[in-house]
Formats: sequence, C-alpha cells, structure tokens
Amino acid sequence: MAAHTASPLAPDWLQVPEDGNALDPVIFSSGVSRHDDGQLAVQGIPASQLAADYGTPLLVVDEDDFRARARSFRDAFDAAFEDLCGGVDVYYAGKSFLVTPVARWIAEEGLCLDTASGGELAVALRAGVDPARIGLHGNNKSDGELRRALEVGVGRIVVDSLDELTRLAELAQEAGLTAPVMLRLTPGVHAHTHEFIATAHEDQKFGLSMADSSFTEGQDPDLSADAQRMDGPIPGKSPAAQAVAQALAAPSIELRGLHCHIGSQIFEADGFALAAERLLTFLAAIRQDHGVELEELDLGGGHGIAYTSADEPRAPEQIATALAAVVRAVCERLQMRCPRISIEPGRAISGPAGLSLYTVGVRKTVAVDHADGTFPRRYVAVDGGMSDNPRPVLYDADYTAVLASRTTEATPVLSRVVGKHCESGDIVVRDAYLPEDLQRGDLLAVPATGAYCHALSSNYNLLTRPAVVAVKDGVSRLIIRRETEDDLFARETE
Ligand SMILES: Cc1ncc(COP(=O)(O)O)c(C=O)c1O
Ligand SMILES: N[C@@H](CCCC[NH3+])C(=O)O
Repeated sequence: MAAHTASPLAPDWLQVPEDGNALDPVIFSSGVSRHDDGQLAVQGIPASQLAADYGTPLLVVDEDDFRARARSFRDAFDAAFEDLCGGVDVYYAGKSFLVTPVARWIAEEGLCLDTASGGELAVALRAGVDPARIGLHGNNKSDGELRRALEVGVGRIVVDSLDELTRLAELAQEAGLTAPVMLRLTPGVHAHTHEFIATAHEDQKFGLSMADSSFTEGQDPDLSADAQRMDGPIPGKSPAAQAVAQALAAPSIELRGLHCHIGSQIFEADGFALAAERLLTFLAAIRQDHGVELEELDLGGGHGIAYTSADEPRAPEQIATALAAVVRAVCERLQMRCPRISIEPGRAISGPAGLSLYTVGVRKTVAVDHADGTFPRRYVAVDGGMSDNPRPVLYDADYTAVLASRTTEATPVLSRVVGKHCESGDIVVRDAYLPEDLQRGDLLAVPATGAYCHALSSNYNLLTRPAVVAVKDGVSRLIIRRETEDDLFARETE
C-alpha cells in the first residue's frame, strides 16, 4: 500500500491503517477473517458468496460468536458471584436484537430473556422460552401486556412506576394471581454515554426515583398537585420507598427485589459500582424499615462494545470481577446477605456478532475547508443507510468499514460512507480510511451492527428491510427474509 498521511479532517482517534485489508479482532466477530482469495469471510464463507445468495444490504449474524458471548457472560458472572449468591441470572436484553431463532439460542445457552413489550414477549413465547425465565420491562406497559405476562406466568415483571404498581396489583387480584415484581429504581447515576441512552439520572422517564419527591415550596404548586394525581408521590418520601411499602402491603404482589439500569454503551466501571452500592444500601434500609430481606437485585445491562479502534470494551470476566468486589464489600459493610444477582446485557452479546454488508454505488469527492487549508472528503454511497442502521443519526454513533470483496494495495483515503435516503444526516460511517480504488459493485463490511440496527430499522423512503442471515458451523441460513414491495403494501387497506 502506498505511503500516506492522516487527513486533517479526520477525528483524532482515527489512525491511517498500515494495512487497509486488516480486520481488527476486537471489532469483528470471531468468525470473520480474510478468505484465501482475499475476500472478507464469515466462518469461511466469502462476502461475495453471501451477497450473491442473499443480496445486499445484508445483516450477517455469526451465531457461534453470539452464543459464545452469551456463554461468556453466564460463565464469568457465575464464577465471580458463586460464593456470594450462588451464581447470576443473565437476562439477554431482547431489545438489542430479537427474532424467534435468537430467543432459542439464548434459552439453549442457559440464559434468561428480558423483553420490553408485548411483541418481544410474544417472540419469546413463540420460541418456547420457559415463561419463568422471561422478564417483562417497559415504562408504560398496557393493561393487556400486564395481563398477558400474568397469564403466561413470566418470572418477573419489572415495575417502572407507582401507577403501574397499582394497576398490576389490581389486574393480578382480578385474575386471582400473584405478580412477581422487581421495582426499577433510578439511583441518580450519571453514566458516561450519549444523553439518549443514559437512564439512571433523575430527569428522565424511566423508573422510580430514590430521591425524595418534595418540590421547592412556591416553585410550582400545580406540578406538585399534578404529580400527586398522576403517581402519588408523598413529599418527603421517595417514590422508590413508597413503591416498596405499597408492594409489600399488596396481597397480589410478590416483591422479589430491586432493579436498576444506568444506560447503554458504557465502558467505565464506576457507574455500575455506584448503582450497585446505592441499591444494596436501599435493600439494607428496607430490611431496617420493614424487616424484609428482598431476594433479588438486578444490575441491568449497558456494557460497551468496540465499534471503532477508539473503543476499549471490558471483557465479561473483568466486568463480573469488578462488580462482585463491590457487591462483596458493600454487603460486608452493611452486614447483609448478598441477594441473588441478575444482569441484562444486550449489545455486548448481539452487537459484535453482527456485520452489515453493503454494495458500493455512487462515489464523489468534495473539497472541505479546514483551519489548515482545503482537503478532500470522499463520499461513498451504499445501498442501505439510516433505515437499516439509524444509530449514527440518533446517537452520533461511530462505525468503521472495510472493503470486503477483495484486497487492494491502493492508498487509503478519508471517506464517509453514506446511505441512499433523502437526508444529509444519512451516514453509515462518518469517518473511515477506505482504498482509493473503490469501485461501484465493491462490497463494504460494517462490523458490530448486531445490536440496535435490525431492532431499530424502518421503511423510511419505502426501502425494504434487509435480510438477516445466521452463520453457524460454516453454514449460512436465512433467518429473516428480505422485505419485498408486497410487504410495503401489505397493511394498506385501499
Ligand atoms: C432495562 C434495560 N435493560 C437492559 C438493557 C440492555 O442494554 P445494553 O444493550 O446496553 O446491554 C437496556 C437498554 O439499554 C434496558 O433499558
Ligand atoms: N438503542 C440504543 C440503546 C438503547 C437501549 C435501550 N434502553 C442504541 O442503539 O445505542
């Protein structure tokens, strides 16, 4: 490859690759390599073969890698917590990527399943997941969703508000059932991540606040009155404390424990540690106030993965060991028995296992002004975009891309991979060095697209959603077919 220098337009973290054909093993799934003919291959199947068999854009899921990551969370947490609480229940967060086969993989690997809606619950049930190993989440569950969860006997309903707790108690009573409940609390932790995926600070929609709910007198009496009507917080007492008292008093509620989730794509250990400490302290206060030792504590998901070389994810063993040390220390200090711990990783299992294949179309290069002069930026348009991966638009998420259908010695040039939608923000990869000789028809691979891409996909501009292919033991199979034009018309009534 020719000598080259960094573009002043590139972000600091982006290195000019010494070998533009190399595949970073931290970012790509374990089954991805260069085939003998130079093509990127998933478990030995060349990219051009996958594209010919299934078309592009295509989401390729390395099933063996997915399963291995699921097992590694289960094993690492079991090992770290074995002597503390006998092991950990790992609830895979289905919101990151859930289709019926995936729910089966999860059950086969011995994990539980976290669902976030009636739809996700339906997929879990269709896959034959034992309802006792399913959890139901949601900040605004409908009565129908709660009823179904009760009727099928899910193992836990994670209650998000006082309003929901009241409704669930009534629904369970009507049905002559007892609802197994975890209360989702917001421990006031500010996680280091994008604002839209941080979920444990006070000023957002999720969970029961652990802070007392008094408003400053005279500031907004209407808000106070309104808040009281909506979910009944008692000034001077936190909604979390009220929920515990209410749940313990309700005969149709079995309060199993507490839950928190501080946010998503988080690398630092400190936020998780602080949340664990706050919830354990709260459990000790419940023991003090009510004489009850709750059985379970769910510490949520949110473990970050590598999308680019700038990201340094922690291995499940590191995450588990660090968390176990905190839990052990706090339990010792508070002289309490360690509750049964559970976690809810989604992205860290499904994300790295997925890879998107796109076909290159239009290329153009523009001159961009910069403090040091005017420099070229090449735009490379592909056949998908924000409809199959809206994460760059939603969260300014960075990805990387490599030429997948061949190798080349051409000079890497700063490129922006964009989609085919009518939005200038329709970016797939904001900055990547890609070979100068990219041609129409070349295949690009974008790694780490297994989480929150298919799940967030849309039909914007009436693009049809891509197919999803699973590769296991060197064999590919279609698990979601590509949408067709007929699918676009299927729900029209005239
Ligand atoms: C309650 C809850 N649990 C688990 C997850 C999974 O998060 P992640 O995919 O980042 O592990 C989420 C999503 O952020 C969530 O909201
Ligand atoms: N959709 C977000 C994560 C949200 C997690 C759900 N609580 C993302 O792609 O990063």
